Amino acid sequence: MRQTIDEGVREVLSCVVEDVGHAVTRNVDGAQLLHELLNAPWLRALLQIYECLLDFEMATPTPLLPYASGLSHEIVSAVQVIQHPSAEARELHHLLSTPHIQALLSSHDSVAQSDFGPVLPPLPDDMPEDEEAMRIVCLVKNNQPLGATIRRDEKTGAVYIARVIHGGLADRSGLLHSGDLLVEVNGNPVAGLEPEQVIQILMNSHGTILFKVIPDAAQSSSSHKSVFMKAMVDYCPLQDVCSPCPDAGMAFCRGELLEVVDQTDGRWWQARKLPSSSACAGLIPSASMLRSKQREQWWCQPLQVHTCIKPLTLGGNAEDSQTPADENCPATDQADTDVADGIYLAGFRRSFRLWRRTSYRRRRQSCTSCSPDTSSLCPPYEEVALYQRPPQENHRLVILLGATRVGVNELRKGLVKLNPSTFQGPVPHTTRPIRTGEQTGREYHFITRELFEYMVCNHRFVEYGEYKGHLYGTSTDSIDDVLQRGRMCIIDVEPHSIQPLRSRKLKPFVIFIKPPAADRLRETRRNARILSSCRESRAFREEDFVHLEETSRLIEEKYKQFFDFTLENNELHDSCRRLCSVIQEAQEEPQWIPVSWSREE
Ligand SMILES: Nc1ncnc2c1ncn2[C@@H]1O[C@H](COP(=O)(O)OP(=O)(O)OP(=O)(O)O)[C@@H](O)[C@H]1O
Repeated sequence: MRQTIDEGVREVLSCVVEDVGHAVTRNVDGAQLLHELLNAPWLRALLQIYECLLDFEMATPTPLLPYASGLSHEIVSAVQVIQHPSAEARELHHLLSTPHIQALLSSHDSVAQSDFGPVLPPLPDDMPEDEEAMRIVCLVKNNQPLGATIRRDEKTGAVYIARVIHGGLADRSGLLHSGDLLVEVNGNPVAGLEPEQVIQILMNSHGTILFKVIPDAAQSSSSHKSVFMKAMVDYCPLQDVCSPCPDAGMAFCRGELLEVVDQTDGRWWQARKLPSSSACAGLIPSASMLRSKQREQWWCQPLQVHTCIKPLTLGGNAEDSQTPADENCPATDQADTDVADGIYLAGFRRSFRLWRRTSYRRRRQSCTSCSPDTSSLCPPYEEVALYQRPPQENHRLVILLGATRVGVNELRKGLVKLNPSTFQGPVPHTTRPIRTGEQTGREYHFITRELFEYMVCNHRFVEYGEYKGHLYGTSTDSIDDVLQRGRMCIIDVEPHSIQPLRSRKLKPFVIFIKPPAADRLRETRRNARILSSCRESRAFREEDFVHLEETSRLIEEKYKQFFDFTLENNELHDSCRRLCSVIQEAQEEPQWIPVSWSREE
C-alpha cells in the first residue's frame, strides 16, 4: 500500500494541483495561495528526489563484498609474481592498477561500509539542547501583506520584528515572532537599514520571501484570550499621528463590536471587528492610550455652556400651542385610541405627549447640537459579553428613541395593540387634577406637587417636566411595576436619559427609530396628522420633515454607541411587525451587553 502511495506521489500532487486550480477559478478563499505553493518548481524537484531515493531504498542493492579495493590489491600482487602472464592477466593487472578503477573500488568500499557521512567536530558541552541559532523562514506572499511590523534599534542598527499581526501571513506561519532579530530578507542583509528600506525590499519581493532570523530567546509562546469590546468612540489610524504603523491600524466607529485578540502591549492592542472572526487583526489604541487622547482633545475644545441642564421647565412654551391651558380642553386630552381590547394604553394622553414634546423640544435641540461631544470623556471601550436572559429573570427594558414625529408613539402604540398582554408602557405621574372618568394608576398616577417634588429629589423619575403649570413624569417605579408583572416594558425617552437607565437591573435594549429616505418619508406621511396643540392637529409641512431629518441625523451621530438596533420607520405596518420580532429576539436570543450587567452582584 505504502509503495503504491509513495510511487504515485507526484501523480497525486498533479491531481491536487488540478483540483485546487478549479477552486482558484471559483475564487475559493486561500485557493490561490495553495495552488502556487503546490505548483512551485522547488516542491516538484524535492518530490522527484524523494521518489528516486525511495526507488533506491526499495531496490536495496547490497554490496557483494565489503573490501573490493583490498581484493584488487591482492589480484595485482598475484599477477605481478607470475613469470609469463597471459594476455588476459596482463590486461587485468593494467585495469586494476589504473587510478580510476582504484578510486571507484575505494568509493564502493566506502558505500559498502556506510562510511560516507561528514565528520563533524564534537558539539560544545555547554550548549543548551533547544538552542536554535538561525531560523530560515520561507513565506509565500501572494499579494497579501506580511502581517508584521518592524523596528530598528537606534543604537545598534539591528532590525527586529516589532509585532506580528494576529491572523496575518506571518502569524499563520507560526515562524516569525515579535522580538526576532531580522538578519536577511531574500538574501539582502538588513542590519543598519532603515525600516522603510526593509519595507521596500519586502514590497519588491514577489512570490516567496526568504527571511533569516535569529529567534528571540525570551519570546513567550503564551496564547492570548480574546476580550470583546464595544467601541464608544470613533477612531481612524490614518489621522492618528501616534500610530506606530497606520497601514496596520484598524478604523472603527462608535457602537461597533471588537474582538481584542492581543493586549500584551499596553499602548497598542490587536483587534478585529465582529462578525468576521477569520479576518486579520489590526492595531487599535489601548483604552489608556485613547483616554489620554480624549483628555488632550477635551482640553482643546472651546468652552461651551451646556444649556440643556435644566431639570424643570416652568410654564407652557409649546411652539405650536394655542393659549388654552390643557385643563380647559378635557375632551381633546384623550388620545383617539386610548383603549385596546379593554386595556388602557398608558402614556398616550395628549397632555403627556405635549409635555414631552414642548418641554423637551428646545432641550433636545440644544442637547444634540450645542453640547460638548458626549464621547469626549466617556470610557473609549465598553467590555461586553454575550447574555442570554434566564426565563425566570425580568424582561429587558425596551427603549425606543427617535426624533420628534418620526413615529415613536405610533409604533409603541402599535406594539401594545398587537399584543396587550405582552407589551406595556409605564403609567406616567402627574400633578394635574383627575377628571371625570379617569382612574389613578390607569391614565396617570395622580399625585400632589409635594409628592412629585419629593420623588424628583429622590431620583425616582427617568424624565420629568412641567407643562401648563402641571408636572408630568415617568418614574422608575412604574417601569418596575410593568416588569414585575412579567410584561415587556416599552418606553420612549430623550437620548440623554439613556445613560441613567443603563443598569444591571434594567439591561435596556435601545432601538433607534430612524426616518426612511427623504422621498419615502414625504410619501408615507402624506395623510398623517401631527399634534400641534391640545385642540388641534395638522398635516406635516416641509419644515417638519426637514427638522425631523436633521434631528434624526444629530441623534444618530451623537448617541449611536448606545443603539442595539436601528429600525427604519418606512411602511408603518411592516415597521411594527419588524419591531415586534426584534424585541422578541432581544428577550429570547443571546445579546451583547456590558460585562458589568452580567456579573453576579
Ligand atoms: N410609518 C409611518 N407611515 C405613515 N405615517 C406615520 C408613520 N409613522 C408615524 N406616522 C404618523 O406620523 C405622525 C407622527 O407620529 P408620532 O406621533 O408617532 O411621532 P412621535 O415620534 O411620537 O412624535 P412626538 O415625539 O412629537 O410625539 C402621526 O400622525 C403618525 O400616525
